[in-house]
Amino acid sequence: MSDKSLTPVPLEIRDVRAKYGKREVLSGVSLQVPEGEWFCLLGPNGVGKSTLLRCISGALLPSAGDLLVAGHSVISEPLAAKRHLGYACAPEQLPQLLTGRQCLEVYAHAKGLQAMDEAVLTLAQELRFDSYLDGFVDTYSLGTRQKLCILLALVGEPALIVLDEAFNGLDPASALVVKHHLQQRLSSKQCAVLLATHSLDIVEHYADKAALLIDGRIVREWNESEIAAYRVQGDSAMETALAAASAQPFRD
Ligand SMILES: Nc1ncnc2c1ncn2[C@@H]1O[C@H](COP(=O)(O)OP(=O)(O)OP(=O)(O)O)[C@@H](O)[C@H]1O
Repeated sequence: MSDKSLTPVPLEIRDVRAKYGKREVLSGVSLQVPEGEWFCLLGPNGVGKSTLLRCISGALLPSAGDLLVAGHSVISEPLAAKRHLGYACAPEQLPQLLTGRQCLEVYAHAKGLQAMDEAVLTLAQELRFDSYLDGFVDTYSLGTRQKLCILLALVGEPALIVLDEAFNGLDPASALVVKHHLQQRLSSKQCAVLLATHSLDIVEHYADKAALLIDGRIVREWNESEIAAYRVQGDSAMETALAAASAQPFRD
């Protein structure tokens, strides 16, 4: 029998600061994403959403603080942390000279799998990606690349799935397939989803929690019942609330 109290939280971010050169972009971000939660990170352009996601992936070393994926520090235990992380890179970061299948095999190998997960192959079929598996990435359309980024993020049943605007470029039917797939994983597997997005439609219909990043800090969080209330209210209620929260002066 598993003891839930011993299961580490998929993501814990502790007072993270990050800079590019001398310019500080993240000024002390803390948040937790527990198992089964779909968490949306919101914020105007250029506030540091992708920067925070890059810190989680280990691509950018924070200047202070720590990030734990399934209880493992991205900074001091990067290999263990990455084994539990599914990070969808940006489509332009995919290796152009590999096929989709080769990319999936590299990720499966990195996750220590003997064979590709059935769930990922099934999703590839549902997304009509299977006919592209043996084509080279540099021949893919934007949406097809985006599908591969999402599939790669799901290899190895990660405890934490991190998606940066991953629905951009997906046709509506494919986007729906991915949303339902993520919901299924969240309800049946031990994982959490962190999505950076500008799509309030996704927040209203799929998120359990959302947070607004401004000037390098989380300035507002919305829980499930607040999000549900916006959905029921309709009439762009969340859009209006987000615009109002974004307009506040937050810097000391
Ligand atoms: N490699 C880099 N070198 C220097 N500055 C960078 C770099 N990457 C991002 N920045 C800057 O850091 C800030 C935060 O960028 P980031 O991409 O994290 O924002 P974002 O919230 O994801 O924006 P968007 O919603 O437009 O995607 C921006 O001012 C950006 O210009």
